[in-house]
Amino acid sequence: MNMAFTHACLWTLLAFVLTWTVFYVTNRRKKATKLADTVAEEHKDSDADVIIVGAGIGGSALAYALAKDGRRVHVIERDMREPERMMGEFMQPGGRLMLSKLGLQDCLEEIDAQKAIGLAVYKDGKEAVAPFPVENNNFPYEPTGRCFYNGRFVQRLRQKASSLPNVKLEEGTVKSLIEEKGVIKGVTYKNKSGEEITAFAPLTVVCDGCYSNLRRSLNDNNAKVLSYQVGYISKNCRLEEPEKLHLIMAKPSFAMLYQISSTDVRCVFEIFPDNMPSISNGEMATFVKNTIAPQVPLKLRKLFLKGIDEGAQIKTMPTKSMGATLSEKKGVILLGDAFNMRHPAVASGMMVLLSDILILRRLLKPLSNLGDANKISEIIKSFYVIRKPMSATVNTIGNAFSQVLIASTDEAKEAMRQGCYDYLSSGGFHTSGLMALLGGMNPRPLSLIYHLCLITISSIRQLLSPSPSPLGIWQSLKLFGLSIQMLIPHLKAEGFSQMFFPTYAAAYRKSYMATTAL
Ligand SMILES: Cc1cc2nc3c(=O)[nH]c(=O)nc-3n(C[C@H](O)[C@H](O)[C@H](O)COP(=O)(O)OP(=O)(O)OC[C@H]3O[C@@H](n4cnc5c(N)ncnc54)[C@H](O)[C@@H]3O)c2cc1C
Repeated sequence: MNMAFTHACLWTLLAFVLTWTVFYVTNRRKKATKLADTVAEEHKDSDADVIIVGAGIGGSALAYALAKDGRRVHVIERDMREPERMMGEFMQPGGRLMLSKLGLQDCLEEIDAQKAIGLAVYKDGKEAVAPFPVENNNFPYEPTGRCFYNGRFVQRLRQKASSLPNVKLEEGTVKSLIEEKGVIKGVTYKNKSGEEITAFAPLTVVCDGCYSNLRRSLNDNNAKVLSYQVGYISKNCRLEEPEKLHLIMAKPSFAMLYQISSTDVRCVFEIFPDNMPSISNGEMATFVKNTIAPQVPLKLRKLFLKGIDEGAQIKTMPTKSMGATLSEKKGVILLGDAFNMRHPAVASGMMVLLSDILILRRLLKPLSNLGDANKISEIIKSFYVIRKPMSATVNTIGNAFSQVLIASTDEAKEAMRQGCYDYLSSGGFHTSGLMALLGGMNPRPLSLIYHLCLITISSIRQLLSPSPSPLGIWQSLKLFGLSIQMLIPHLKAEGFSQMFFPTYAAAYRKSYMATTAL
């Protein structure tokens, strides 16, 4: 009797567990199907697979790349007029390679862009030439850069993107992102007629530039203002050597001249916030004439002063630095200056951005739809690692180079500055190695460390020659400390392992820089 009762209880329990399991599994499946239906329904309702905020360099290039892969892209740009700004005027050879891989190389045509074969560097009355290496077997593209009016290039990119039928490029200002339970579902924007509109898409890309308002709702990353670039254009003139960017190691920092079109020359220099003459009351023009111009070599000075003498408009732009940080939010990607910035002394922001677009495009390509927010989050994490060889190399060199260019009364710092000039002017392997790094032709973090170490060693050798004195030894130790200070915090921020694992750099080159890739 007892046995029979126990059996009955066990069977009842088993039947209960089985029934509950079947009920639970069926219910979960129903819920999942319902959720998938809702997501599909929501995305069916949206006209686009991707919303891109901002049709600057990044937004326009990304729209073209994704639309070429069959995505329906809605780009919202607050001002469709040709931008008139003093940034993004030089495309490195590496950036031109990226453009060609995206099928956008013709955007550098018909804008009167000027070919650049390298740098002419001036310091204390001396001049050195540092060309981009011509014989670099690893770089599968013509090793020259291009200088141009940024606005003309942006308009070409916008035209190219909107020439595709699946790109809707609309004028409007995005006010906010629409978020539900940590997932970005779309944006609210004001169109040209002032109507407030909501637009939905499975993926939103925020590419609203260095003054990004939307970044704040995605992460708490803050840009640090490092200095200001002050510039103007000398019109109707040509440099004696228009195919070189002329870099002057001056005080308080560097000055530059380059042929921005066949008839115009950009003149620009760096200045710091504690010493900013006012533009409006004419102090800046006087500062250019009395302080910067006398440091410009005679052969360039007339052109440098031409713009000022003719009353050219003087502009200032803050130079900023901001490490890349991932957002916790799903369904959204930050890109371009809204995501990552470095000092523009190395003129490489557009190159890093185009490289990022190539990587993202490749990672997103296999997805039949972009509605799986978890999958997109995984892709963003891979993107963050794959981009490192290019982004971390450029960010680190940008940081180091900008600090080296600042004049100082400190002997150790000045020795480093001289060491950098000597290294660039020494010719051969030193010059070509450093120029390949600056030009994005060899984005290898190890190569960057190698060259920075050599610059430090040769600067120390100078401090210790002809024979080591106690002061020389002390300055050398200081210089060594300076280079560590310049590098380590930056390398730490970029991530040692991601930067220096040799296979990452090799994989990057193979996938994104080889002749046959993509
Ligand atoms: C002084 C300076 C000089 C530089 N020089 C160089 C150089 O020579 N070479 C180089 O490679 N890089 C250079 N850079 C960096 C380069 O310019 C940037 O990396 C690049 O322009 C970033 O592109 P982006 O698409 O992120 O932003 P942008 O090209 O600025 O595009 C952002 C777009 O978003 C739009 N937008 C903003 N907010 C909204 C909104 N709410 N709704 C809708 N649209 C919006 C804007 O109107 C704009 O069109 C320089 C930077 C500075 C500061």
